[in-house]
Amino acid sequence: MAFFHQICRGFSSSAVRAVVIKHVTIIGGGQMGSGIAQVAASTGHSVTLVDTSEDILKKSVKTIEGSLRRVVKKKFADKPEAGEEYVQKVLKNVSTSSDAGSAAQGTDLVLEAIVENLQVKQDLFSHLDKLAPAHTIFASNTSSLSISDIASSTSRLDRFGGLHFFNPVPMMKLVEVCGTSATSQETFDSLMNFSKELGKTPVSCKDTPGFIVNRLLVPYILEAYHLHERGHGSKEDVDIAMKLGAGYPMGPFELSDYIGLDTIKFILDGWRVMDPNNPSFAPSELLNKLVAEGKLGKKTGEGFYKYK
Ligand SMILES: CC(=O)CC(=O)SCCNC(=O)CCNC(=O)[C@H](O)C(C)(C)COP(=O)(O)OP(=O)(O)OC[C@H]1O[C@@H](n2cnc3c(N)ncnc32)[C@H](O)[C@@H]1OP(=O)(O)O
Ligand SMILES: NC(=O)C1=CN([C@@H]2O[C@H](COP(=O)(O)OP(=O)(O)OC[C@H]3O[C@@H](n4cnc5c(N)ncnc54)[C@H](O)[C@@H]3O)[C@@H](O)[C@H]2O)C=CC1
Repeated sequence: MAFFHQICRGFSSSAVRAVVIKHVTIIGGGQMGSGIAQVAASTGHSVTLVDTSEDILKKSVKTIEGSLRRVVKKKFADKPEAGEEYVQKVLKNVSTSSDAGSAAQGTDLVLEAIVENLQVKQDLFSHLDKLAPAHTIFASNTSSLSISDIASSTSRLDRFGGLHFFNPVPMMKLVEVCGTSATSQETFDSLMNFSKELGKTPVSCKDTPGFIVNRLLVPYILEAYHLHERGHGSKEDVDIAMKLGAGYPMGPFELSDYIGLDTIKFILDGWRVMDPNNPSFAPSELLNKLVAEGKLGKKTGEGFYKYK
């Protein structure tokens, strides 16, 4: 198996030795970045969480604290004091910064979870590539973009991979680990080991749109929008049907609000440019309207449903 990866990925002369990831810099303190920071800090990693402003970062830390309290309510049900101690201990592992460049300077892994836009991700990594130490691995949590395209903005193609988590990160056990044709075996192994250290189950993916889960999940979600737009089922009935008839924990409209409608639109718009005639990526007027109105789902208080 190891030999197979070596053939597939090749080795560049700048290949590094497998990195033991102790310090992680996470760029983007939204839903995903704060969840990943929480899990990394809970498993003993030292984390720097970066976003564009101190106000956003304060909100991110509040989210982490709230989520940790949900975890300890169950984990320490009979020992609330030990639970509180645990929350404070984990929070001590998280520091914040609004300066990505300085945060990248003493870190083993830079993982981005910012907006799903290729140019913005490339600009970020191109900037950090000049500042991060040589051994630092770069990874993207992208839902739909090509890891090779993002990595092309840097000079560390062998130390670049995909590390795709699922929402809500503290609950979802899967991580998709993606190596490109240029990712070194050492980098791939480091990302697999890191995922396991976080208590997740990693699977290996090719650098193809949506990796495994989203390539299957997003067309299913879009099919639900089209079914509803044709007048063949209310949102509520579609959601109930898929929960009770197919055993899904959330129906497609609830799940869309949970993921974020802007993220789903970014994914579909990007894939349509790549493959314009594929009916699996056909536009949804309803989705476009909600996004244009700023109704992005749970995070804005309204999407397909209202949360206020
Ligand atoms: C877009 C992409 O690129 C990829 C993606 O992420 S696709 C999306 C993948 N995610 C999914 O498919 C999620 C599907 N939904 C689910 O699995 C479940 O509904 C769920 C895990 C989110 C919630 O579980 P649930 O039993 O339905 O509801 P809920 O009662 O809210 O939660 C149960 C418990 O889970 C835990 N929990 C849920 N969310 C949590 C969070 N964010 N942090 C900590 N604990 C949490 C808590 O212990 C919670 O109990 P309390 O409410 O008492 O605190
Ligand atoms: N929402 C989901 O269910 C999932 C999303 N993803 C991917 O993770 C990434 C983030 O998604 P979410 O957390 O949902 O988005 P979000 O909108 O909740 O958070 C994004 C955060 O990034 C910050 N940001 C934007 N540009 C930045 C920059 N240049 N530097 C620093 N911070 C910046 C924003 O201020 C915001 O706080 C996207 O690529 C998305 O496709 C992956 C798995 C699941």
